Amino acid sequence: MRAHPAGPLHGNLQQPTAAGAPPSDLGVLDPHVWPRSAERVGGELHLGGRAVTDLAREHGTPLFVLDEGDFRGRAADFADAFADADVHYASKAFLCGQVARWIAEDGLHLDACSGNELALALAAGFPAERIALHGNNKSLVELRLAVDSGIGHIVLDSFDEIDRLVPLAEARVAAGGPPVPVLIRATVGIEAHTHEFIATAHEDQKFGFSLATGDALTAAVRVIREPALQLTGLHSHIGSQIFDTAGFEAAAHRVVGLLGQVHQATGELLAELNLGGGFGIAYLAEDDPVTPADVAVRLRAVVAAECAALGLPVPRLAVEPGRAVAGPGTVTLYEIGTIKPVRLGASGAPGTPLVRNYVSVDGGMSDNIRTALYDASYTCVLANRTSEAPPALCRVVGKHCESGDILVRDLWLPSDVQPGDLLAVAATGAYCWSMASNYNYLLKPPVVAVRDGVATEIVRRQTLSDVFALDAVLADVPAPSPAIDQPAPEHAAGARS
Ligand SMILES: Cc1ncc(COP(=O)(O)O)c(C=O)c1O
Ligand SMILES: N[C@@H](CCCC[NH3+])C(=O)O
Repeated sequence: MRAHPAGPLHGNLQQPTAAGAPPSDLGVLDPHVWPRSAERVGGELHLGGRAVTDLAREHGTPLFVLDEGDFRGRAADFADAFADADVHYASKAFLCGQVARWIAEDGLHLDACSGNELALALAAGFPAERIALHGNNKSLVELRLAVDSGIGHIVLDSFDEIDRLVPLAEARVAAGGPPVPVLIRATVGIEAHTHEFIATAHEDQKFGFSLATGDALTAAVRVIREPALQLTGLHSHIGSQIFDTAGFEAAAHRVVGLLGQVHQATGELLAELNLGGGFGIAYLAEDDPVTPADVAVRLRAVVAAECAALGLPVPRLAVEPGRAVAGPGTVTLYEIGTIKPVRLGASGAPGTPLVRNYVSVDGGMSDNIRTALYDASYTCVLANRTSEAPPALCRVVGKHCESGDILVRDLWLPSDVQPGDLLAVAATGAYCWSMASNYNYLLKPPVVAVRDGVATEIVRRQTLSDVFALDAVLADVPAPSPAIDQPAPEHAAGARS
């Protein structure tokens, strides 16, 4: 292997650092964090029976590699744990035609939170009656698509939305159709232990009807009195990436209380209780998420106890996992382009390394905004080989024109990492591709599903021609260079010396 001009990266072993002590083996794949099929074969990372260098050579980098067995296995774990309930896959985490088909084949329901997610699922042949539509600002067009296609539920989020929906529902009923089934989303006033931007059940945010102010009850009573709407149940979602079950249990307690209030006010016994998603996953080895089986047991117990206390029949439960299905089974492969040891000096705050080794890869915040947006933590490994070189504390950054363009803030990599090496970032299946952008006109990476040694591109790489096609001036101008439009072979993995 050719030496890097900067020499082996600075080890930073002189000073304690934010990343703690380096692990004894930098190549190890913690099964907690990596996809179920991940293994090292001859030192190289294999996913779904495929070597990452082959995947990178065939599809380019950055590349999302989705372990189909992991994705579908986690969906099945929820379906088994909630066998007496409905499991809705929250498609905002990651949706494409193939995923919609897997979810349909595997018997789950699907949540859409925009008209376009709904349209995509319908276009992929997802059964309309198993789809629920969310959203705090559904337009008339989105509501019309939901009503006309006969989806399972619309989850009502505001009084304005009820006003918008009623005429559409009345038109359907007048034409001989059934009333439109709806749920009321209640804001239950729980402070979920997660990042502020992904907590959704405290009072001061935009989702749902407040339980505390009485709006949730008012909305329920109003909907029950609308003959063209059928209120089938209540909904609550407290946030995302939540590890302890206490928040879900508290939410269940409160929303069952609302079921009781609705019964008292109207005599109606609502049949469904959707407790939302938000189940956390392990991004790092020390993360300890709850299992679907655990959540199921606890939620069932709380709901049964609360219903018994209020003398209500136990409603049918539903949950909406997104991240916990899609997140852990996907990794992002990047190629290292430049490595820059930046001397910080010894005067920094405790925990600041003497040298920050910036390892730049060929993607960044356009394919994973989560570190910049939520200060999320990720881990990654040198994927094309293992190395016995001593550890160096590194910061893995993207290629965008932003100093906040960080993928992995602090982690140990072998000090002989080189331009041309592949890095694999774990647990990028949820809210990475789906939140991708074209910032700096970087192109959205492809998604390749791997299983039993077979790789299938389920979403192709966006091309510069795709982007030019949107531009009034450039629509008919050929993209200038195949080397930019498509990853050039000399940049593809495998061309390393
Ligand atoms: C209503 C609703 N359901 C389900 C989810 C899925 O959340 P997660 O991916 O954390 O399971 C979300 C996102 O937070 C949501 O807003
Ligand atoms: N986008 C968030 C989760 C939001 C879930 C939708 N309410 C994340 O990446 O963690």
